[in-house]
Amino acid sequence: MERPSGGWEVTGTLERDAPEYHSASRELEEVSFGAIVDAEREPRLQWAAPDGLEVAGTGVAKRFRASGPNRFDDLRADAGRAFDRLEYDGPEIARPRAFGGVSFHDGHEPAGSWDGFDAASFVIPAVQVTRSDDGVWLTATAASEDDVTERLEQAHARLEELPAMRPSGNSPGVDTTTRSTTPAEWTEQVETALERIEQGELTKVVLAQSLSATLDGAVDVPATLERLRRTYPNCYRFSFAHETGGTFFGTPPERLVAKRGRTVETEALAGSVPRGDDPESDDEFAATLRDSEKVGREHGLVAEAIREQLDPLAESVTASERTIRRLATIQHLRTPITATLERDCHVLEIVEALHPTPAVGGVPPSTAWETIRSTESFDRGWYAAPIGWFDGNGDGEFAVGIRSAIADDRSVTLFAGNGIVADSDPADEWEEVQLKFRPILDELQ
Ligand SMILES: C=C(O[C@@H]1C=C(C(=O)O)C=C[C@H]1O)C(=O)O
Repeated sequence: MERPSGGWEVTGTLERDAPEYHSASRELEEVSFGAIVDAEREPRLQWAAPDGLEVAGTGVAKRFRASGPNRFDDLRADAGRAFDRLEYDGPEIARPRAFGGVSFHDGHEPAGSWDGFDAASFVIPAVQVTRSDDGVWLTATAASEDDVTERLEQAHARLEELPAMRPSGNSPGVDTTTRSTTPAEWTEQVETALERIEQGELTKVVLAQSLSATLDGAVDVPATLERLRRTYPNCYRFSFAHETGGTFFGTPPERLVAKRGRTVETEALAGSVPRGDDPESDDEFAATLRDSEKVGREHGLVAEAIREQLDPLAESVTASERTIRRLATIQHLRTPITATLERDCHVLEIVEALHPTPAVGGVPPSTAWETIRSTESFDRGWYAAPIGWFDGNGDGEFAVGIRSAIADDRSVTLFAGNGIVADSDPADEWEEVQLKFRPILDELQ
């Protein structure tokens, strides 16, 4: 049997290889992705990477769910079977992809505000709209070619009615806020972590907080993401709304991995200072990032762990020079890291190898997780976990789900954390965490 690029050629004797899913694309006029998400029913999602790929997806052609310690293997096996039986007719850029994420920890239970968010959950959308430099494309995926044709036509007719631009709206306004952690509790938590560090059990742990806001009006997630695009243009943007539960959304500055063939791009992003009020103070803050021994050590731990995790899979791993990543309200120390894989593997293998990096977990990972679990008073759910997409070739891209929140009508819970190492000062760490609430909080109030 031959497998020409773009699809299967099925012979009579190999029926088990008959396509189970069909997918096709057609070009679209410009359409507002926020309007698509607004008009369609759950599940619905948005994904945008800083380099320009932007996707809106709705409905389910195929869903993959997994939990427990084998969640990545199970996902890979399931997705492999589905994509092997998927026949696609269309340009590469608009190919069907599976979008979703995993929880921070594999033992996660989808309950409370995380209702609907499994320990791993990905969807090949029934309707996927892709925007890149190559234009806007509508892709439909279904069980038969006839269903695809019908789905394409119906979706095209619906989308044609939608505007090319959607107002990005106003902030809903914040009525009340409730914190998971008071300043006094935070100080105690950081001091407990520092004791463990002093005793040599732990080198670094990222402790986080949540902040729940009750709003004056309902939150419009697509409009909020659109406003965030303007303030944080070089960040990822995502939102996921399943059939039950709220919408998880965010604007992470941090790439976990982008993989194409044997090329892997990742980064260490750790170490945070505010933006200054003027260019001089801005540069002074940046200089403390570069010069602080504590930040350097903390950052080095992250870069080193990433290198070690990639080593077994890679022919070569290269870390570039440290740079400063300047965002509207915060600056980070960043080390870009690239690797060439020994053999082409699935992006989920790399996600599994990397997550959680010590930028969101700690060193050593198991003691860090145990410290997080015994310290934090809220459920991390999908916060700080891999969020992104993969395709039938096992290529894909994942962000780290930080600068994120879970929204439900008039209430939004935001998450933010910071790395604790020897010499950390609880009050300084508190301030840095507050900076990380700002991207979303500023858009709500
Ligand atoms: C944990 C977060 O951010 C991470 C922690 C950082 C730090 O400790 O300096 C910096 C960037 C992120 O890797 C967050 O935003 O919630």
